[in-house]
Amino acid sequence: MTAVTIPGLDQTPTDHQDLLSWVHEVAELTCPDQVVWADGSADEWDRLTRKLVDAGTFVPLRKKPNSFWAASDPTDVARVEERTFICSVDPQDAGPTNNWMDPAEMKATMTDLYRGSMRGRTMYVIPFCMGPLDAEKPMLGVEITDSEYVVVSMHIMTRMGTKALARFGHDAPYVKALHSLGAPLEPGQDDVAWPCNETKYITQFPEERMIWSYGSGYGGNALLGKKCYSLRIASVMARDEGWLAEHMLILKLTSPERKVHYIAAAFPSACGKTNLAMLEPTIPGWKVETLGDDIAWMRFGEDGRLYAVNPENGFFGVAPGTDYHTNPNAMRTIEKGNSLFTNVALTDDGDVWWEGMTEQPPAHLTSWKKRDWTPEAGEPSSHPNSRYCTPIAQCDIKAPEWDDPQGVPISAIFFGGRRATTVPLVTESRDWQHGVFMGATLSSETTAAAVGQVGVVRRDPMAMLPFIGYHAGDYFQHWIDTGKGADADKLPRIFYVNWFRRGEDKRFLWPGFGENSRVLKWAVERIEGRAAARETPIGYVPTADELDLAGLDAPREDVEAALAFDADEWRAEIPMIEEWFAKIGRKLPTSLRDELEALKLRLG
Ligand SMILES: Nc1nc2c(ncn2[C@@H]2O[C@H](COP(=O)(O)OP(=O)(O)OP(=O)(O)O)[C@@H](O)[C@H]2O)c(=O)[nH]1
Ligand SMILES: O=C([O-])CC(=O)C(=O)O
Ligand SMILES: [Mn+2]
Repeated sequence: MTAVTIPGLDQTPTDHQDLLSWVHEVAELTCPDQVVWADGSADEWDRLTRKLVDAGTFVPLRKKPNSFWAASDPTDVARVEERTFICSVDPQDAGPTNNWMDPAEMKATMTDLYRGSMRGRTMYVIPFCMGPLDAEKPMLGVEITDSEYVVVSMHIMTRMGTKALARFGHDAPYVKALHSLGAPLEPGQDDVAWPCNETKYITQFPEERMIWSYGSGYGGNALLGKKCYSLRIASVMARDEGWLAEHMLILKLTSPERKVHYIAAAFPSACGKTNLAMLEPTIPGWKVETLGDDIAWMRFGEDGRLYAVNPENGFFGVAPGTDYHTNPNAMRTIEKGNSLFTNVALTDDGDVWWEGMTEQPPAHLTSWKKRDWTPEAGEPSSHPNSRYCTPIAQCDIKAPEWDDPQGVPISAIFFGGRRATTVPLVTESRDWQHGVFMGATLSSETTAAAVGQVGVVRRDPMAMLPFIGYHAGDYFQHWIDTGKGADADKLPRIFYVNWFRRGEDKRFLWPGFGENSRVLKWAVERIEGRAAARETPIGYVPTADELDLAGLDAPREDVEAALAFDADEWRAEIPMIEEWFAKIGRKLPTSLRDELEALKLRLG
């Protein structure tokens, strides 16, 4: 069949001919030393983590079982939005918020880059499934990669290997996801601890349901089941098939009366999804359990309600700021081991540390830059976008139904951003369309999760700006249509939250974290018709009296300031929303233009 002989290429662990021929095609292009089909076994984990330790990529942690520390190349630390492309056939379909290139041109460019790019390395074929394996129609993918770090990360983040391959049959549809570090090794050439390439491309071909990634080893750029498949490609599938693929956590909230509500919440990267998903309520009798911390796929069930499934199998969480006060459940999850830590600091006794983990930093650390670090260093020991990667299965507060292919019926959707001003702690939308307007105009200060300036306010619609795989105007229309086709009583109620409002002295006005349970409580009591609110031009906002503040350790003035609706601040917001809507252009749904006009009228 082929002129080249590459060890391992003649394996046929599946009779899925399309997959076998794609594997051949990629191997012939990228010229790896060998081809290995990932099976997902513990033995494979041991073999690959040992290989990564030998290569200097991983340092085993003495203080956490089966866990490893990695430091990336200092230039490969976050998602690269400038290098991310939606290569739809028609440029109109990528819209004004995505980079676009002609698919044929992009394929030519990237094919040149892939030619021989795996030389001296192993090419791994990773069959995986996003969402439960026993789903009626499993959401399959195959990632081909030359990175062992990617394979072991995929062990945690996805259902993969033999058990996923078993669901391919001989012709199941799957997403082709090709990844290369772009760091071939010549014979005799020494490898580096974190191979990558200065040239990076994160490319989605939406019509073909295909992903090509090149040059980066960082999570969001390299673990292609995550943002590339479960958001960019899946959002296109969702548009075509009538469901929603969203950048949302999923949590289960149980009241003291044992009433259960499931809540999904979209906050931009590094704006609090993981923390809310694992929250420990400070109000007595309330309980939160976790189903997911980053992505939700939502489809209507036969009963007309919207059901959410988390496509992931692990948490890829922001490390700095995570401690036993802010997120004890994340701490307990990683404490059990079987976890990877990237770009945090390494302690002298073989554990990890990051800013915010303890009040006093250790006297000496190895920083993420692999340098000696002391508290006098004058720079953080960990990169602000350093991450832990850990299995959901070992989270003590995972909801028992987290792996149920049916998903869970969503009562409320929260949109939230990081805004120092203007946006109150919580606002309930008037109805679905108004809620979609809130989501479509969501704004947030940029964070370290993407390369670029931090702290700049930008519109981040539904927290999906970097992840909508098609035209943002069509995406808004899809959200509007989702509500139109449904029974209004059964739709989730939509709320807008902001944990990050600041006082004049720049302090956060709201203590956040576990105290956010007070906002969750108010929201579900609104849904049940049991809580009061005042109507403002932007929606329903509680007064301090209408929130349960019993036992809250925060000045009442601060809470009032966090809840304040300030008409002047909102009038100042209008031109920014208009500019944003102008950018969306003629595909902006008229219903959202109407919402804006109505808001302007209410603001006077
Ligand atoms: N002030 C305040 N900060 C918070 C709160 N919740 C989370 N944070 C901060 O938000 C940052 C990251 O939050 P995460 O929960 O990890 O972010 P995420 O939304 O899961 O992000 P991605 O994984 O990048 O999609 C950390 O700096 C946290 O300390 C809160 O309620 N109040
Ligand atoms: O994708 C990543 O690398 C991490 C993440 O959740 C985000 O940036 O939103
Ligand atoms: Mn995310």
